[in-house]
Amino acid sequence: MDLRAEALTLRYGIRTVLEPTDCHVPPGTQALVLGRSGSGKTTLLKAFAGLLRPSSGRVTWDGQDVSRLSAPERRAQQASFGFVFQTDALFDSLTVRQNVMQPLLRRRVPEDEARERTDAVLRSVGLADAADTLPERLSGGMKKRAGLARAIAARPAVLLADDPFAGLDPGTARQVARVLLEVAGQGTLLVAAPEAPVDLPLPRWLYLRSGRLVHDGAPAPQLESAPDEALA
Ligand SMILES: Nc1ncnc2c1ncn2[C@@H]1O[C@H](COP(=O)(O)OP(=O)(O)OP(=O)(O)O)[C@@H](O)[C@H]1O
Repeated sequence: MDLRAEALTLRYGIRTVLEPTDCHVPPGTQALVLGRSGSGKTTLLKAFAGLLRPSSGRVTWDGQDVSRLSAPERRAQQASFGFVFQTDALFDSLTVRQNVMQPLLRRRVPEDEARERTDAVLRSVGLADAADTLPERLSGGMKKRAGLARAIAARPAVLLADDPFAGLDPGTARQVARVLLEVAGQGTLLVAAPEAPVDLPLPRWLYLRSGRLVHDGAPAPQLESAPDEALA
């Protein structure tokens, strides 16, 4: 899917959390969305996924203005997105396998195939042994990987991962990075993080500073050490 933000602005009350932003994310893009806490990374990802309504400007999916789609049209198109949220969005009453299978069954994937795909994805994130476990028994890192498995099992055309490395030990972070890269081979990947993750060297950086997209291009490590005023 081709994503575009055109003069996209997000406000909460009188507070502007995303200044007018133009950004084109063609299919197959692999990019990091970087910036300090509160700089607007989650806001930008959610707006791209049609989860937040722009205060002004617009987001387009394959050229269609998302705000002009009917609710059923928008939901149908949102099936192309996988979202790994910062806080895990697992259902407590379902096992890990059931959690991962559920979006597949909702998409009418036959049960046998859904189970096969689920078990393959759980193996790839290192959770094969936890398939029958309830989320409350998982560690934070395992929950994160289960959330990732749930997002990628449906093979989304666009995978949006919000700070997927937060709270992970280096080994688990490497494993999550490897899975994200594998998945990205087939589609668009946008990964938000407070600093560039060493294990995920993506070719494009979108760098946000206080709600402003101050850099959209090749990796620019100098941004991470630049004081705020140098970029204002
Ligand atoms: N529902 C809301 N109501 C009011 N302000 C909000 C809301 N959601 C986010 N914000 C504000 O918008 C700004 C950007 O938030 P956002 O979550 O996009 O930042 P972020 O870069 O993802 O931060 P972090 O790395 O801490 O997750 C923050 O100042 C936040 O307080």
